[in-house]
Amino acid sequence: MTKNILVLPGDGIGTEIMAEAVKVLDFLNDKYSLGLNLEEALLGGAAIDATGKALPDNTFELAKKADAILLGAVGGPKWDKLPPADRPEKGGLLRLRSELQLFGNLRPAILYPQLAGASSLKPEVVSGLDILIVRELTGGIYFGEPRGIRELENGERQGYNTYVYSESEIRRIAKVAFEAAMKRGKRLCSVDKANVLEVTMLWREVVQSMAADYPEVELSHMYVDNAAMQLVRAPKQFDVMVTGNMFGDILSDAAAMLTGSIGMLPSASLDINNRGMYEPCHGSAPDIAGQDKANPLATIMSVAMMLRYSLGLEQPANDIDAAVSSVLDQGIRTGDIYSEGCKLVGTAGMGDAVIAALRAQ
Ligand SMILES: NC(=O)C1=CN([C@@H]2O[C@H](COP(=O)(O)OP(=O)(O)OC[C@H]3O[C@@H](n4cnc5c(N)ncnc54)[C@H](O)[C@@H]3O)[C@@H](O)[C@H]2O)C=CC1
Ligand SMILES: CC(C)CC(=O)C(=O)O
Ligand SMILES: [Mg+2]
Repeated sequence: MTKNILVLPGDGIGTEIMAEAVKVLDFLNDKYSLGLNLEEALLGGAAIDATGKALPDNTFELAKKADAILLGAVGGPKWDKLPPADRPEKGGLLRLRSELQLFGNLRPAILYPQLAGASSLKPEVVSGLDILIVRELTGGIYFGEPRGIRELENGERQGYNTYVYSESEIRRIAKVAFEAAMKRGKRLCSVDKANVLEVTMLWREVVQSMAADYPEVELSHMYVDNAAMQLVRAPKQFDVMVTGNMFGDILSDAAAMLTGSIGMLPSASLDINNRGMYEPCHGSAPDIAGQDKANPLATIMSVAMMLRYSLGLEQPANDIDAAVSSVLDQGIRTGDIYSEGCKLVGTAGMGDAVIAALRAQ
């Protein structure tokens, strides 16, 4: 049966990395006759330029109907002066995540052994690293009301956002995390700021109340400031981490560097039925856009997550994992993960190397 995949390249390096991810998906679609129907649409700044809206109606309709969505990245300086709700990030990406109820964001930070030297930490601190960050994606301070910038009586402007989580939102994401922990190392660390913020006092209470349903999982709690420190001090102490939207956003970028580069971190954003959107954890990287420098591996690995989680296609997903490993074995590197003696390639060169490794399987 045909499955519809919506491809949203977005802005900046989004278009470059997506071209490589689509090459990989097209190859596997042909090889295994997967019956995937790929359709491309506009999101973010590119959509604003073409239609005036960061999430055009046509894109939204296609997104609702798609079996899975592949996204590059959105945003860039060109659109930074627009009102917040119209910008590529809020008006495009966050709105899409929210409308599709993609609350469960899985961000695996896995160090490929070949990249131990590319990590900013010593090889012995990171070797064998395999963490799953489970980030709540449709609530918390990124969505809380009221929010805005208001004028005070003294004429000074004041910016404000609201950090809210309801019990059901916390329970929903905690269940994803407990279940992920059951399939992995059975250790779950919930990250909050429950020494200060009432919203995360409730978060901690609700997560703790669910522990009895998962007696095999060893649950711990950690304040976010300590968690950031522990991630760079001794990251292998973590198996699964669960946290809210903003803390997860920040901690996953930090975890990315442990794996060598933000260009190595894929992600899945899932709804309650595992329908999902798949994207690298990084942004549109305006500083390197259009220069054939971006690492497409996070996006290519997001394709593997899509095949596995939303389409149940384990073999082609395994093929991608093996091809990425083979490319790294061959010493092929983009600039962000380059070390001496390796072969430096650009975005397209890395995509071609993955295709060559797939062909060689
Ligand atoms: N999911 C999304 O669409 C996201 C969008 N953004 C947007 O992206 C724009 C830039 O944001 P930044 O804070 O600079 O974050 P960023 O993740 O785009 O870039 C941070 C740094 O990492 C590097 N980098 C990122 N991806 C890379 C890759 N694949 N290969 C090699 N190097 C890579 C960049 O060159 C830059 O030096 C902003 O407009 C921001 O709002 C940021 C994060 C996520
Ligand atoms: C627009 C941002 C909230 C996206 C981001 O930084 C992320 O999801 O990691
Ligand atoms: Mg982020």
